[in-house]
Amino acid sequence: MALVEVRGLTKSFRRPDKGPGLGGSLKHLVQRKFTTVTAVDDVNLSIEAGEAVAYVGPNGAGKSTTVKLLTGIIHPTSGEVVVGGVVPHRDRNANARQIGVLFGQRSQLWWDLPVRESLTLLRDIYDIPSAAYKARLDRLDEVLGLAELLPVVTRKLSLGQRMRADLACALIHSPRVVYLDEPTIGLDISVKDRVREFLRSLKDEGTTVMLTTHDLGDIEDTCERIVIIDSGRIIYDGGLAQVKDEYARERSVHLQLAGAVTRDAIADRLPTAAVVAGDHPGEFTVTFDRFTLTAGAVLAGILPLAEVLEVRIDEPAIEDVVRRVYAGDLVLAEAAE
Ligand SMILES: Nc1ncnc2c1ncn2[C@@H]1O[C@H](COP(=O)(O)OP(=O)(O)OP(=O)(O)O)[C@@H](O)[C@H]1O
Repeated sequence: MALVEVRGLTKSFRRPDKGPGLGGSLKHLVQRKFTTVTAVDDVNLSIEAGEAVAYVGPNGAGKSTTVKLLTGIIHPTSGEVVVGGVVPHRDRNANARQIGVLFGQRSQLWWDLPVRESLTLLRDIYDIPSAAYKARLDRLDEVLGLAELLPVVTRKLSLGQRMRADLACALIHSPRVVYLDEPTIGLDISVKDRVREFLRSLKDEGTTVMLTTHDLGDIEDTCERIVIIDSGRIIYDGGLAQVKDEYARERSVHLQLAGAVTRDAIADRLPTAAVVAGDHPGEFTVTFDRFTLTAGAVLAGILPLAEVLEVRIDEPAIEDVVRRVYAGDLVLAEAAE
């Protein structure tokens, strides 16, 4: 059995069906009507120990509800969840010892206490032996720069510092599985990079990671697998590299050319590509669909016009694929069974 095993998982919520305004609320008091929302609909998912899985989908797709079911915070309407042999909603304590959770929009730090105190409380809650606790703090300091945050009261932390401290809280007990829901939300580029680097180190240490994010840059270097959920149903479950290889159509070639060549001259030779001039003379970016053109053909088209001094080809981005899936322009072939 996989470390995380989910079978036929369904969660429905009953939502009050109120009309608009105060009138609607009053009417609801007399004539109670409800709508059932199926947030998670017959989901099957197996995550092996050591895997890093991106769990993505548009707003309201059912991601957070899935994570809440996996952590045992809520009970399923039907179906099964087993994490490391534990049914999370039946034994939340046993489950809490083996999992780490971060909800990026909320904090598990005690607001009026220094970060160190929050961590000490967690040490006591999880009953972590002193030596193991110290070793873990040292490791978290190495990857998150934790030491400078320890004496600071939570409410005085910046958002980026708070996220680093929250990640430490989620991982202080060395959990086997971590669920990270939007770990880089609201962070500036430099802190985001630091958190992403940390996610890579988690993966390298063999921690099983389920990462939920709208910022697909988070998953590029961390996750080897992508699961896409839409309207509560899994619509794709497969390798990230494979998806990019098969479906990421857009490629960009950045060029530095010698001599006075114009954008229009290049565009004339490459009618199916988009050509954009850069800020400096001779700089151009050519973007094309790799199913109609190749980087070689782009260069061959340009060489008669000018000498090519520098070439850089952008890696295909998962954003390109997922954006088209969300927009309904693309159906991925290898849907989950
Ligand atoms: N406690 C609840 N009561 C009623 N409806 C709920 C509840 N929790 C979630 N839902 C509904 O279930 C659906 C899935 O919500 P969920 O929060 O899991 O989506 P999500 O993919 O995490 O979205 P986002 O990316 O916006 O965070 C939505 O339609 C939401 O309104």
